[in-house]
Amino acid sequence: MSTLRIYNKEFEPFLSRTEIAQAIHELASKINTDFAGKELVIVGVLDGAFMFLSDLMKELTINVTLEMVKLKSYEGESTTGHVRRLLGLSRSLRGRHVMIVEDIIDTGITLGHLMELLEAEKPASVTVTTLLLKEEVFKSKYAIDHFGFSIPNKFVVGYGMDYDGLGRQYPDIYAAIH
Ligand SMILES: O=P(O)(O)OC[C@H]1O[C@H](OP(=O)(O)OP(=O)(O)O)[C@H](O)[C@@H]1O
Ligand SMILES: Nc1nc2[nH]cnc2c(=O)[nH]1
Repeated sequence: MSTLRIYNKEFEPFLSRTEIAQAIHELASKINTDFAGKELVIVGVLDGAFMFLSDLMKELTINVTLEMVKLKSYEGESTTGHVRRLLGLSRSLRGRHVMIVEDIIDTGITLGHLMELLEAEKPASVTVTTLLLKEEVFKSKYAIDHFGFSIPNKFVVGYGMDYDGLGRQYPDIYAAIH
């Protein structure tokens, strides 16, 4: 892995595809055990989660259905503090076991918005799985059930995550050099 330039910003290698695959394998094993004998509705959060969601789902052996929502709150490297819902739920989640799947949880603003949306549906349970968690800055009344990596407060791209729309396609994750 070498450094990456997007617009005028430099990014350095941060997590390799091998490390990511290993973390996903461990997350999937845990989910397969925790939800054995149950049916799970995964709520994937577009756009950023598409790659993680795809790799995670390939390792799930439990019965699982998929629902996608599209939420957006970032411009450049910062949150606007306002979550725009560009695509919402398409069916009822009443009485279902639901798992939110996120690529990254940072301030927790997006999670708070989504949790309120899901709780109104009266599901049987809601759990949260994210590949990356910025524990230093995360502030929320909601708990994260599973995360792949706890990372410092650095802006990251790759593996589904973008910098102003670019960089999502890389199989590894890079961190901004400030
Ligand atoms: O915890 P927070 O500070 O709310 O940040 C987390 C959110 O930021 C990213 O979405 P973004 O708004 O960048 O949209 P995208 O997924 O389409 O890139 C990411 O996919 C999360 O949904
Ligand atoms: N691409 C990207 N999106 C984010 N959303 C919240 N934090 C981040 C981050 O570090 N990188």
